[in-house]
Amino acid sequence: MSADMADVNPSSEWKLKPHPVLPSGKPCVVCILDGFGENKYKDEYNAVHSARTPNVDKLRENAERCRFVQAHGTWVGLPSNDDMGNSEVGHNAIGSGKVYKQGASLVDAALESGDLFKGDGFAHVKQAFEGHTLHLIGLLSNGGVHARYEQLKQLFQGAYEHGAKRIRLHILTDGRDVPDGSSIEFVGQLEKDLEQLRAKGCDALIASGGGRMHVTMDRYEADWEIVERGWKAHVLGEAPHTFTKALDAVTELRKLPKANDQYLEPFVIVDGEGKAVGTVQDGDAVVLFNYRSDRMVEISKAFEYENFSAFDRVRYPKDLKFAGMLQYDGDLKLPKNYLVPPPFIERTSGEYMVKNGLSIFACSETQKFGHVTFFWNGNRSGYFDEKRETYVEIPSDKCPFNEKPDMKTREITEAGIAALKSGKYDLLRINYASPDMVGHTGSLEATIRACETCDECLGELLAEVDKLGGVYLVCSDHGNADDMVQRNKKTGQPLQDANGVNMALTSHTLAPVMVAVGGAGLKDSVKMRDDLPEAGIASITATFINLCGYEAPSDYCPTLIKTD
Ligand SMILES: O=C(O)[C@H](O)COP(=O)(O)O
Ligand SMILES: [Mn+2]
Ligand SMILES: [Mn+2]
Repeated sequence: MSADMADVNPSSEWKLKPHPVLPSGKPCVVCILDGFGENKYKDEYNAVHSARTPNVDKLRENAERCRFVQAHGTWVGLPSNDDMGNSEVGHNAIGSGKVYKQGASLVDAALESGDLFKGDGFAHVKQAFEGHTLHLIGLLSNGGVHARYEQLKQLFQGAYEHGAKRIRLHILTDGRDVPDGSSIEFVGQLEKDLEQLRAKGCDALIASGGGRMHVTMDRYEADWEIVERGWKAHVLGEAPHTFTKALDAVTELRKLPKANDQYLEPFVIVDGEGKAVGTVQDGDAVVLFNYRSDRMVEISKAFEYENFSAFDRVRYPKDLKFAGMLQYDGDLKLPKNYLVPPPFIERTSGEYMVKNGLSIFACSETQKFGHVTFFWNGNRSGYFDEKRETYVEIPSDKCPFNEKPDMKTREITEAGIAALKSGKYDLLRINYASPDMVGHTGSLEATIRACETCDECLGELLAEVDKLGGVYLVCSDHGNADDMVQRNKKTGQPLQDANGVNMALTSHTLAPVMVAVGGAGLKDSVKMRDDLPEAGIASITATFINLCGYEAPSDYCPTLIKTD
């Protein structure tokens, strides 16, 4: 039992009703195996299936206490069921217990209605259209996790129609949410679409770029040098490689040893005299066109804050008209100006629990720390109540994760077990990042190792829960490790490149994910309900609130368990 709960008296709107059957006061662990889906392809290319996972297998075999729920598309607020889930929308859903229309859907709607070009954010950047340049920076991809090409196209066409005369694109190649090598196709398409704009008299060019994991799109301050490389290329026009054409840049840079879209070297596009065609100057407008926040926060700080010390910006353009596609941090109000309002996520499970006197422990390593805190709490940084909450970040490695596939799974487990033993917490949420982060490297062997280490650590964690008479819920937020190869959609057979080598899949999958409950402290009568065939991950919230001994708020998605 945590700190005395008698000293809290939440107002009626926040009061959680005690569960009629399940007691409170037992430590409850929610463990998220990030990117650990249950894929229909159960073959050697499914790392979850191929890995030795005796602990997960034991959970999976107990059909009365283990089921699968959807973690993609409309189940997590994305436009269509062809959209992969991801950690941001997944942890929003699991933390809030509800499905909110997410960035991708909000931007689609704002473009569809034209509201995007009528809002205050666009009016802010429009001030630069006379006599200055509009710079658009973001992920060039149709992966739909951080950005979508169709939206970018409508953005720069709309900007031209609303008066932009000079537009510069600073593109980050993907190869993570979409197949490696697809950058060639996206750059080719972008060049065609900009050519049409130039034919109408708009001076529109690609000005710089680089691979998303090497240039600009760092998150959780894992490696500011990634952002610095982006600043140099996009703002200062400085990079190790210069080209006169973006297609040449991507084609040639992909020929470098070990090159791929995710980690492509930074480049700057120059004119015939070798002068950068699109540096950011005083009075220019800069718009970040990614809608997802985690990998836009650091570059946003570099553009937004006069006082900034994460790296030497060398030159900070004056009178910049800066905006994000969305506001990327609601607490920091960062950026101040944005084109589309973010989802307003309120009354999340964390806020309910601390208001009802429960104590919370949240832990992951850097790469997923923001997911078990910021995204879990509805895109809010900081604590709801620092007396009742403890957030622990284990610093992630900076090397490619396939080189050290255990990542910090063991260290996270140690921290979780220590927190459990302290007896201070009612709810402990822990995210094992490696199935997802190693899955994104495309290395099947490394991802199998990541899954095996997660399983070993999960066994230790759950054994501690049992020792303490506690309860647990094991789940995931979306698929990734469950499919490590690109497949023929009809036959399911691996697709091969020109050399007959299987083409790795680095992205998430559409697979459902497991939800398993248990623990020495869980009443025998608790079973999975069998009347919710279409449940999604947003039902995990009510489920763990029940395990903590409370009824969930009435408007949360329904619990997955029954206690007859
Ligand atoms: O940002 C990334 O790493 C990927 O695009 C999405 O992965 P995540 O949603 O698991 O973070
Ligand atoms: Mn994830
Ligand atoms: Mn991922």
